[in-house]
Amino acid sequence: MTDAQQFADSPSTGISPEPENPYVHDARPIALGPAEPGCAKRDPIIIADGVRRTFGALHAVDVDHVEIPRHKITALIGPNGAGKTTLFNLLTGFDTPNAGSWTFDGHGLSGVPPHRVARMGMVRTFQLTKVMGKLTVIENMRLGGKDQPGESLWKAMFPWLWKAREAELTTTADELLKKFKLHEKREDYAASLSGGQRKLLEMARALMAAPRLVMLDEPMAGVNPALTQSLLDHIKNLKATGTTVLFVEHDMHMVRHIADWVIVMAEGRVVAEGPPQAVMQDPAVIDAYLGAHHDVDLGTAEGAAKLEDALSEDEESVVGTEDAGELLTPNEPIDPIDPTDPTSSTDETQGKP
Ligand SMILES: Nc1ncnc2c1ncn2[C@@H]1O[C@H](COP(=O)(O)OP(=O)(O)OP(=O)(O)O)[C@@H](O)[C@H]1O
Repeated sequence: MTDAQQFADSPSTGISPEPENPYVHDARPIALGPAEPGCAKRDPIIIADGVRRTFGALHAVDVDHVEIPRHKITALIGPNGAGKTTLFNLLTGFDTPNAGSWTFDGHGLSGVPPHRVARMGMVRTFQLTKVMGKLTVIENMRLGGKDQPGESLWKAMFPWLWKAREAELTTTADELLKKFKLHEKREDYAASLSGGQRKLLEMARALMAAPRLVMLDEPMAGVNPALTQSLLDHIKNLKATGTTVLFVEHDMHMVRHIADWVIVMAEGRVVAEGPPQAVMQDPAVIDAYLGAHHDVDLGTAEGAAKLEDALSEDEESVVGTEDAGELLTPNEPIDPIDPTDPTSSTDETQGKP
């Protein structure tokens, strides 16, 4: 039984099983044919063709064809510099490709600016969180909503035009803050949150727009283990409510446990695709992604743990060493961790030089 099934199967009463969640219990194949780079999906939400981005002579992204399956959790993995973040930037309009086209839910997105991409239902978070430190948590949340009043100077002049919308946004924001256990921080400045809490805030803010696709760039980087389970649960809940998730992550534990599908990039290209267990045993992946550590079997928990140990000793390592999410300068104080409070966290990376 997969983790996702376990999550959905656990009955809340213990008396009668809850009805099957169609998003969680969909056992139909994701790909139409064999799992191979660029393979067609049964129900793709994103289809990208010939997407290329060069920086000087460097081909940062060189993707012939890739499809992201709808209602699934897809992990985009690969070594440092593989082009994962650049591909995120291109798909969401934060960067412009040299060539290529892509669609989201059948709508062409080439040349569409990021704010319009978000309005269309495709939102993202960043490797380094982009919350507004000088705004409070609730103000940050309201900024994530569609049609938020501050967007129009004209509307701002007539309070009756925006007060009702602001109240609606505040209600939605409060509900999300409760779910993400950030409600007590509602009036705090975002700058005062720990790195892990900022990641939660960024994810909660992304949900203000009621997206159909959420793209998370390294959601686990710099997050204290006390918050890890909470983040994983939020991601699984997204899928259970029919939201598609695409995430970039180096944390193999997360990839193995929550991804339905894994896409592997190396040197700008898609080099493998498939279900997590199969992909992590694929020699092409082991070779491209793991280099010298190809003696470990990533399909097992022991193999993944061994790999992470090996890579923690390796200056060239790609797993579990990201400083992304490091949000404090070395001299800033580190909050004590309250083990009973899942939101009370400091980042593993905090305080590092
Ligand atoms: N603005 C830029 N200018 C020049 N080179 C860039 C720029 N952005 C990215 N690159 C280069 O493009 C390549 C792909 O970078 P990218 O950040 O997309 O990789 P990644 O797979 O996300 O890596 P990581 O896992 O380290 O975040 C890298 O070699 C990087 O140095």
